[in-house]
Amino acid sequence: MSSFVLSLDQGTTSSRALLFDREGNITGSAQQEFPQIFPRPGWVEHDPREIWASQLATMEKVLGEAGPQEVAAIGITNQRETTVLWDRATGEPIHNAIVWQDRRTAAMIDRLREDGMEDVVRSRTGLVPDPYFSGTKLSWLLDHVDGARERAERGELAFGTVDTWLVWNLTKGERHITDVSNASRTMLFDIGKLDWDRELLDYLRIPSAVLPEVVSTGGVHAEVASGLPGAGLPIAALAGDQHAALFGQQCFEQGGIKNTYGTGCFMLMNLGDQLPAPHEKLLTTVAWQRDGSIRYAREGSIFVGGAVIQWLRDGLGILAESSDVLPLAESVEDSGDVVFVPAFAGLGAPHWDSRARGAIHGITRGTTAAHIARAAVESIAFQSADLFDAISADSDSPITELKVDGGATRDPLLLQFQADLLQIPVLRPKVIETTALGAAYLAGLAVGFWSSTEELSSQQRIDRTFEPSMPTDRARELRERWNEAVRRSLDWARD
Ligand SMILES: Nc1ncnc2c1ncn2[C@@H]1O[C@H](COP(=O)(O)OP(=O)(O)O)[C@@H](O)[C@H]1O
Ligand SMILES: O=P(O)(O)OC[C@H](O)CO
Repeated sequence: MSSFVLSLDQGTTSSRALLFDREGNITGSAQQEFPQIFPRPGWVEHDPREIWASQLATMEKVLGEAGPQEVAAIGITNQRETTVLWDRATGEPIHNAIVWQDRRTAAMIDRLREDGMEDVVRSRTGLVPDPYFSGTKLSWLLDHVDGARERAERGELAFGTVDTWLVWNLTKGERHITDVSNASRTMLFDIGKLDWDRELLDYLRIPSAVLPEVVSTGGVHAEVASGLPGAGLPIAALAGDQHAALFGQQCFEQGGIKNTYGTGCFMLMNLGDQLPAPHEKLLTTVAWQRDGSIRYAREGSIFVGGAVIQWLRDGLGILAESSDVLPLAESVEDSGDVVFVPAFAGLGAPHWDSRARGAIHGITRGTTAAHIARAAVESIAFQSADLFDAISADSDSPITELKVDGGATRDPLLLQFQADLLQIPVLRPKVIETTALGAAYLAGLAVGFWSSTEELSSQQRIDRTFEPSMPTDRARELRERWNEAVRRSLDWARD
């Protein structure tokens, strides 16, 4: 009998492979960062070959240690919206992947609004029109790569989000599929009908021939091709990373809510099995489809979360390692009234301003790197508090605690400040790799490694609860200051 489920977690900054045992413990892992490409201000790309190579290397390492015969199934979870277009004959990408944070299609979104398509986007896809999603990125590739549109019409090219790209490579081109959670993020998918939307495809001039087949989130849809590590293993789940994290946090029922602090921050609340009406400021998305049933979620998305810490390290050069942010930020008592709005890629929910840009407010002669580091950490919590307010207002019952996960939740200062701003407890689980855990759960349930979600409930283990300790008035004052800083950062970029 197999002992493990393997998760492949393809994130914005790194690829990871993690093995989970029956109790949901991590028993093996490998991680590889890969380069971020910033060709112009506001543009963000990845080399799809590096995505695949790094994912393959981590998978090979983990399977080398455990032995593939010990693995029941593979679950894939991935950064969403990132858009890859490749040649079906050679499997070679025709351009770098355009990453979810990329803003190059802002003018296309303006045009879409002027053309009266906003309501179509909102009502069919559940999304707020924004360059964030794959639709305009794919259209841009078809317009800007020589001959791409004609080749796409002839059926020579394949489009995919990162799940699709990984499955294509894992099956050596046998399977061209995506799941409903990833499809929900393309701005081309009708989340009520669970099918591609003809009107949006026509509007963006996207030929159907490039599209993958849409499958459920949990279910055996492919197997690893021979000659690859883990050959023959079933690929039993595909899920967008935030959807997987919601599942990994065991938010199986309506009202379940979590916030993941990775490169960006994403707060999702389970809305149950009925298609909800669109929301003005938040996204509506398919959470997952499994066992013949569907769940929807409301989502608030922040484009720069943990990425602001990476920017302190790689852009500003004031940290050697991400973890150095804690001692630096803790070396001062507060941010010295410095407020950092990290709108490097515009602002997502609830502002939706693709022309907002980053700003550090309140710098004086006495400001040090430590104040800026502290303000950067705080900015992650301020943005998440804005999401929390929007999601709470949409919730039937008061939200009394927040489950959190993701790489940046290693930082206790961040989580304490989060609890202070929200004035509710913040719960960090023992396994902060909840995205990978969720993909493992989805895949393990699909192959009978676990029998039901009830069996998983004993696996919820809290590492630490952060209780609010700041006076309510102070929290309110800080949030007002933050709102003022955001206001001053809006509508900055010029085309
Ligand atoms: N000790 C730390 N303190 C604060 N942030 C951290 C720490 N370690 C990692 N991070 C941040 O967490 C993010 C990575 O989290 P992860 O969940 O791996 O993201 P992704 O899946 O988007 O690649 C990075 O942006 C990094 O800056
Ligand atoms: O790479 P992450 O974990 O920050 O997730 C990226 C999101 O899926 C983008 O929507």
